[in-house]
Amino acid sequence: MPAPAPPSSLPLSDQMNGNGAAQPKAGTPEGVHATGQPDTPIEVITDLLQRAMTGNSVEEVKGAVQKALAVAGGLDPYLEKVSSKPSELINELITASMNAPWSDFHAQGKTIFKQKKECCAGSLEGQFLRSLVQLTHATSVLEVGMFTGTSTLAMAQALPDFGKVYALDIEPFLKEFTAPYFEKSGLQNRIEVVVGPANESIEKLAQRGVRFDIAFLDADKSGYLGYYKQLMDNDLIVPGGIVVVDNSLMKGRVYAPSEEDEMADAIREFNEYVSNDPRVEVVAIPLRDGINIVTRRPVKGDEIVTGVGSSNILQRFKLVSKVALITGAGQGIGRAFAHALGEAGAAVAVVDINKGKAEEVVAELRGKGIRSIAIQADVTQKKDCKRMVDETVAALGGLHIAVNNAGINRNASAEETSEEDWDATFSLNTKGVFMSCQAEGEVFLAQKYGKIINTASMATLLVPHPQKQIAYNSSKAAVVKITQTLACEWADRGVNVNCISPGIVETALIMESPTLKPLVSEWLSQIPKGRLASVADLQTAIVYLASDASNYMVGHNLVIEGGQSLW
Ligand SMILES: C[S@@+](CC[C@H](N)C(=O)[O-])C[C@H]1O[C@@H](n2cnc3c(N)ncnc32)[C@H](O)[C@@H]1O
Repeated sequence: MPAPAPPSSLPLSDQMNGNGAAQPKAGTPEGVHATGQPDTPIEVITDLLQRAMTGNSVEEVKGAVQKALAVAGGLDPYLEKVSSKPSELINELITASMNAPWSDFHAQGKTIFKQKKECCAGSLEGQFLRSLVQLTHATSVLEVGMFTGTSTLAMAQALPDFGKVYALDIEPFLKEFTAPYFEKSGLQNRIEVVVGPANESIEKLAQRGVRFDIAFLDADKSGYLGYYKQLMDNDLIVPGGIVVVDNSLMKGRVYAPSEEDEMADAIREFNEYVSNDPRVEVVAIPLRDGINIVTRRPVKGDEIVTGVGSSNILQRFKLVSKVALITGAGQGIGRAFAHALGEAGAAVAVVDINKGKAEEVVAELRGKGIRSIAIQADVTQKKDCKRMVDETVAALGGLHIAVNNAGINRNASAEETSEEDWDATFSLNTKGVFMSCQAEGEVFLAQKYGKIINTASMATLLVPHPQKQIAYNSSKAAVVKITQTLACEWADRGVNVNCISPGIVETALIMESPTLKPLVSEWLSQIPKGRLASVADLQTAIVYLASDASNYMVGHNLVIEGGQSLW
């Protein structure tokens, strides 16, 4: 790859105008904004240095250089100051990396190469990588070149529990060095250190079927192109995944070479290759020693190729700018639904007969940045059903999703079920659901858009036993018929009505009940999955039913019961 043209051989002062001021576009030296006004710290430094070169007195030159020094020298400390700080453990690891006797380690044969403390990316870059993991919702990260693992830890912190950073390094000693820190972090299950030449380690991981949301290239610079091709040509980066390239500026030597420089040549060749790779888009960011972010270019084709409306499959589940209302959301399943819909982007009205409980859930949601309000409502009362809808629309600006989840279960055998139990159960589980649907339907039909999800039960498919609950079973069976009937009446008017039927959910109601808790072992023997449902098991289903991903689903009873209804 040819090196860029060397800087002009004219004396610097001859390349500028007489008074040293930045010139308009045609004569603007590189680094000065087209308006002629320096616009970024680097442009300001360039401008000041140009002034210094043409200064008429020592004071003038010194003054310009001092200002340039202040802008240049203050940049990284300021970026660190206003960025989030690393954890104490990462700080400890950075200090250990800085103070370790790397030359001695090499002399003692502990390391293959003479490692340098400067290899450690540091806290700002660690925070950048951590933010990338968060932004991309990555679950699988490749780090090519781990060194002392500060970036490894920063990225692991942002992963979910089942996520993994595969940290590659050629030095077996570095695995030993990092081990106590990874252990102390409690995140060792999210980190797999693979020792060996990176190309071989990538191959081994690929053979195991491992793929990456993020690949961070930070090992030998001459190897970058090989690693990049290995990852891209073998589809080891998942759709929507990114390649992050460290040291893409190589201390400025990629564009301002001064001498023979293999590393800068390698990075320059790499940057050229990637910026001309038709498969990808790349942005070069002058953070620290330069970080490039490489993403795949969108493809052309029909909606199956491009994704419906150019959205990827996961974007189709997003609920951003939607408003959801959930009844019985003060605890248990309803609370889990509120979090699920909020995390998917919806604003949430938490409706419960108990205002205090609704407010507690709202506090949790707001802690996560989810716009939400608490509404007290008794959905056995028609006026409350109307009011909860009106209050939601007034406070949150609309209504698009309604989950009618409030319900009760009074266990009693058929012969012992009182009229009062029967009426109370039907009043809430059946009439309450219907009246809620009616109130919500008024808004939905008018705007020709809405998603209603009613909570039914596995009891609509079988008679749960040994517990006796005739009123509950019957009331929930009616919920399915209400759902199917409304679904058919409203399907061609933009409103989808479906229901969800959980199996036996492990809630405090069961686990703290002296009559129900003893039944758990018998229930477990009836469930192919071998465990009760958790409220979290239901969360993804509610997002599917609430989103446009389920637009063609009409009057469906989505059963989530670990297989219990099949046995
Ligand atoms: C710049 S340091 C990595 C810094 C680290 N990513 C961080 O954020 O602190 C480069 C590391 O790459 C490792 N390395 C160099 N050549 C390698 C190769 N061929 N395969 C695997 N690792 C290599 C070195 O041992 C060194 O630890």
